[in-house]
Amino acid sequence: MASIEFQQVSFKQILTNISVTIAHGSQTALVGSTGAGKSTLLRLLNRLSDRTAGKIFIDGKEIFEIPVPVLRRQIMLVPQEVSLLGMTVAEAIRYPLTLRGYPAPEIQTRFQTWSERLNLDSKLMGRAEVELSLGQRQWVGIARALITEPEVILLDEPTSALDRGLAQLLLDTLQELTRSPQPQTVIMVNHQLDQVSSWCSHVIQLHKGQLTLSQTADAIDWQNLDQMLKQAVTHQEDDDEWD
Ligand SMILES: Nc1ncnc2c1ncn2[C@@H]1O[C@H](COP(=O)(O)OP(=O)(O)OP(=O)(O)O)[C@@H](O)[C@H]1O
Repeated sequence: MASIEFQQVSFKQILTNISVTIAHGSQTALVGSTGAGKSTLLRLLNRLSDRTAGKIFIDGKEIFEIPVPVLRRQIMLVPQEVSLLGMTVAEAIRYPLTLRGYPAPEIQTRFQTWSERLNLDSKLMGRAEVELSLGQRQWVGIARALITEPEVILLDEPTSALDRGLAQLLLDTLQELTRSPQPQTVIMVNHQLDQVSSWCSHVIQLHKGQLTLSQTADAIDWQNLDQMLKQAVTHQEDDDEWD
């Protein structure tokens, strides 16, 4: 279980004065137009980038006080572009557990559990990265994160290359994780409001590096949010400074 709090966080010129709290076990959709700073916000949480001002707390503990390897076990990020680091699919999925020194039988048990849960095709297991479609690679990245059963899962546009069936399986699986006896906290960047509206419990919107919305899902006017996001794209196209 982990709650997250950003207190007046800035990063270079990219994020400005972000203050927001994310409850443990919540499903947060992070929305905003291209270049708004969504990926950067996720990267600050597992310290792929370090904030330049403010504080970030996980369960009340400032993240700079947590050793980076410990933090990255607690918080797993599935990036937009997944790399298998030269491994086969099976090796890549097992890798985070191997790295942490899990005993072989436990690795095998978790591997089987998650392969079944995510409907991973056994024919893919021996393949290298170049032999996978974009969506297959994305799915392997998701499996590699979920197998570690982290307290916080960050997903950066995880459904962008997935077909409808897999996208729904992912949303359902994430929902199960947040409703389990030890709920995991999920933050997902997703541009498809039709997917997130029925899934999330909380919505955060960024626009040009600023927090423009933080609300529970049941208080969201989805049509209005859709309009706001479309307008943000139009204004951005008109904005010379942004180019
Ligand atoms: N480490 C960095 N140093 C300088 N600029 C950066 C850095 N990381 C990202 N940027 C810039 O910050 C801005 C926000 O990028 P970010 O990837 O966070 O946006 P995003 O909302 O995730 O966009 P998208 O929806 O296109 O993925 C962009 O203009 C990007 O070029």
